[in-house]
Amino acid sequence: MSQSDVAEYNARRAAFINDDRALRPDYANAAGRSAVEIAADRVIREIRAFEASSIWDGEHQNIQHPFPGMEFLTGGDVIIQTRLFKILTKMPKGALLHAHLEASVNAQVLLRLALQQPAIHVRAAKPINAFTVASTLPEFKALPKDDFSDGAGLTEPSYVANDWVSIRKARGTFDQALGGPLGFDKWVTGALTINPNEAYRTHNTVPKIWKKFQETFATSTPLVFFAPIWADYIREFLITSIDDGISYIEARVGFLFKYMYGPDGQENVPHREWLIAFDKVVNDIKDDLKKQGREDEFVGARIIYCTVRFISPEELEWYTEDCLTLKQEFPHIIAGFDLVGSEDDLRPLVDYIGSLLRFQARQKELGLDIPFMFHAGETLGDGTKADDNLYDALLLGTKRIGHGFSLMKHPKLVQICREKGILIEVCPISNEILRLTSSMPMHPLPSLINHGIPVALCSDDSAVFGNMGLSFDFFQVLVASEVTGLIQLGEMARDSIRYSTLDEEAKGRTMGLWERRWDRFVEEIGTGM
Ligand SMILES: O=c1[nH]cnc2c1ncn2[C@@H]1O[C@H](CO)[C@@H](O)[C@H]1O
Repeated sequence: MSQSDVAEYNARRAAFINDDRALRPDYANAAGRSAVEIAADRVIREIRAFEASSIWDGEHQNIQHPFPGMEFLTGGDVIIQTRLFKILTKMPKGALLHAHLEASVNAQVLLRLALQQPAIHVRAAKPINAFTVASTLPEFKALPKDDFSDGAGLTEPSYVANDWVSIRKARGTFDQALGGPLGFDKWVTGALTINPNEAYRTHNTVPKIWKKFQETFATSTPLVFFAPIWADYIREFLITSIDDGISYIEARVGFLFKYMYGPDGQENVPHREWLIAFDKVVNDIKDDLKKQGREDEFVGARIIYCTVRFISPEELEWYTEDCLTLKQEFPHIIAGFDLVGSEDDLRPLVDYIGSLLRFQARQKELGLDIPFMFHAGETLGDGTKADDNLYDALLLGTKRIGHGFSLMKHPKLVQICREKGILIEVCPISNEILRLTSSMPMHPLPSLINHGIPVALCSDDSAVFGNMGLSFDFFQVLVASEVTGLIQLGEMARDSIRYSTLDEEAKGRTMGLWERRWDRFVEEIGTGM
């Protein structure tokens, strides 16, 4: 073959690759790219390549076969040693669009908040000892003052199964043989989180890990939905997020229980009070940031109203009416509506069509707009009820899709999402820990990006998975593809703002603030951050 034949082939090859990549947001928007941004992207690629061999190919204690994008619960200790991760912690992330509020605060921190509350009590279905500690869950509850109880500790010989003990007493008396108070902390935080042994060995399938996942909510719910903890909890979540470079949040909140526990230990705090507390925390944080000259870092937080897919269609009507009432009183807080829970196990969206259509008609009647933001296709299924939820989510006009893990199996739906601009809230670490993918290189995210579908990266349940903020999710995505670079991460951050429910004015302002932070960030990378 002549040299010109090879040169001609190579030119066709380059054009071919370019055509393929042209759909990606990082290519499609190339015109507006600054030289500084392009240089920073190159620096990040160099660091990534260097660390792929210097760190990920190296030996690590207790970590067999490390690789970039490996299982998060095993690889986390390596991730935090990388320069790439340190850089990503400083990245302005844009908006966090998919996070379950009640699973968003580090387990140790939640435990600390609970220990400050004399009303919080704990019990166990069996006395706790070396044989039962691993398989018995703590159950928490806020009690009224008259019922406060300081009887035998959970590990003491006289403990009677299912007797309530104040949390402080339970911790203080926890058997030294089980680690004493620190052993208590370990027991509780173990019940609030998923550990690598569970995710990758004992519960290494979607149904098995969901069982453990549900248990974490059973343990945390009585603590989080206790009014004296609620406000502090929200505050912790927002501060951690802001410190990680997140400037706006649409948090999913479960309104399944009609009341949370009040300071008097009675279940008597209605939904509107939850929102009043949420609003106050958001405003307090904004005031604090302003005093520190940091007001540009945070524009606010709103709530996506959620209930769970095990309720009946009739029960759903109570929740949709409740959501309408809350939207009327707090239009600035209610951002959307969703139904949560395991799609593989629970009712499909199609079961609720009557109630959901009625909800839309009622919004019209009342002049309200509460977009659907449905979880759909969070499954390995192909043609199962969970996979079919994608059809209903789109037919119902969902504004965004939570997870959409199975979306790529549906060419028509891919086309609709691209053409109509329906963003997929992709939760990479959640999908891996909940066993939809064994590691990031197997995740469909690059397919979504390559097909030009808008995507925002999200943390989902950071308290359970340990992926606080968004830096870990951005990291996993960045190291698992040769094509995806810093510029694409920036595009996902832009999309998170673009597809938020902020009104046009607020969106423009938020985007402007983000672009300024992004300019500073890419400049710092270029000058060797
Ligand atoms: O990734 C998820 N998919 C579906 N449901 C979820 C996910 N993460 C949390 N929840 C559900 O949300 C409720 C707490 O708000 C819990 O019921 C939990 O099962």
